[in-house]
Amino acid sequence: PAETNSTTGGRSGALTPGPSVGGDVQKIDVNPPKGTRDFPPEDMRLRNWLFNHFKEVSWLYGFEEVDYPVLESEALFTRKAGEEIKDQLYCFEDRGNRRVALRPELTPSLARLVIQKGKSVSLPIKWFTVGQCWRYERMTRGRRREHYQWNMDIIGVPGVMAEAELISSVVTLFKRIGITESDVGFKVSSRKVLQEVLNCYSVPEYLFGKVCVIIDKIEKIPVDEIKKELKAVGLSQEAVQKLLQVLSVKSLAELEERLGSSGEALADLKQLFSLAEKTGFSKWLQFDASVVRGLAYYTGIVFEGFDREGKLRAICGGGRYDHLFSTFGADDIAACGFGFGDAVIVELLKEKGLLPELNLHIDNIVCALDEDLQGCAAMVANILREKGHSVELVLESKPLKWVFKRAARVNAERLVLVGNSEWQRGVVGVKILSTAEQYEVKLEDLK
Ligand SMILES: Nc1ccc(Br)nc1
Repeated sequence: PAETNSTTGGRSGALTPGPSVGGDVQKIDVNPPKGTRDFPPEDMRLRNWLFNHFKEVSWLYGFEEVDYPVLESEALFTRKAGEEIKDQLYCFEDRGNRRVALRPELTPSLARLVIQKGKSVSLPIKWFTVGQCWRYERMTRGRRREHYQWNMDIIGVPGVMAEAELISSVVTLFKRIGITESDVGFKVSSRKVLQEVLNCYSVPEYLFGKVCVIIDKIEKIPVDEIKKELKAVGLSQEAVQKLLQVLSVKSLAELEERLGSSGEALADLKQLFSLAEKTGFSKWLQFDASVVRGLAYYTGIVFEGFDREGKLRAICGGGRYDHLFSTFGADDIAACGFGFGDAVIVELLKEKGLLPELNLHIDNIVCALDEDLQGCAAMVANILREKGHSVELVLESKPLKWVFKRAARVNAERLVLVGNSEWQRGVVGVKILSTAEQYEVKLEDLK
């Protein structure tokens, strides 16, 4: 079925608008464009709950929030490495004949802004964003064309302390929303493993990204197809065999046997697992040589969050990308980061029964009992609002039955009634809706 809204499920039926005026108005489709979602209030509450956790964790780790245009120059994303993200670019020519694209990811925008800022920003740069990302996929697969991604990136730190900090921040997020290490884990590897194998076979540097993108498909397409694509980019039969063998390595000890003890890949991974041990999140990590991730620009540690029941797609993913900046014509700078989408995590929370109960709540509903007291009711609402109390002000003359129904609908705590005789005595009526307790309060004592 077509991908449905991630939280309420199902595409809303198109309401049939009333008779069109003048007879020539075309009835609009009230659904959002294919592959996109509306966020009606109940979905927006869940989204805000999740995004607030993203942002609070980012602040806990000392990251600063940044943002970029959803629309970017297409040139940011036209890497020639056979990536799916490139094949599905939501790109077009604008009215100024410029090639532009709805961003499919946030990292190139980050690199653009870091380059733009140049020496005016001190290192390390620690930025985070929660932003909508797009892809244009033929609806044959009926998948979504947009999602929101939380990104955290550390620029200017070459050591794996940076990757440890990033993984630690995602662990913190998981803990905050009730996910434990028995629910999810992180598969961790390093692209330097592949680099070291390719170096043994003198595979030129420029092929590295392409090879990684092909290998990332190892669980998605038949291995013979992988072999065919690797040979097509110029790898020898032996190099292909060796690459596929090293991907099935099951431990760092075995990795050391295969690659020797002096390589950077092993050193980085050992250090990362040691830091995880010291920091207290090693139970969340497992070495998995088959993890390469599908973005061409990763160069070192790569990781992905996965659900241990194996029902869902990757929850998040990231890694080191030390050579992205030079692909934009700037000096390279050490960099690592991750992306964390807003959809799979909600599916996981549903699976685990961890979706939070997020009801609308209003402190007060204020109602005038007579038409000519509307202004007084608005004054009462203002007094309460200035003291920081939320108020649903009844804006039209309504029967009390309607007011009580509305109070229940907005989950109001208190009903404040403005009546003639009470107003003459300088008081208003207050009713606590959960207990039916009621009393009068002087205007000046309202709180
Ligand atoms: N890159 C990307 C963009 C949008 C969606 Br939905 N998935 C992946």
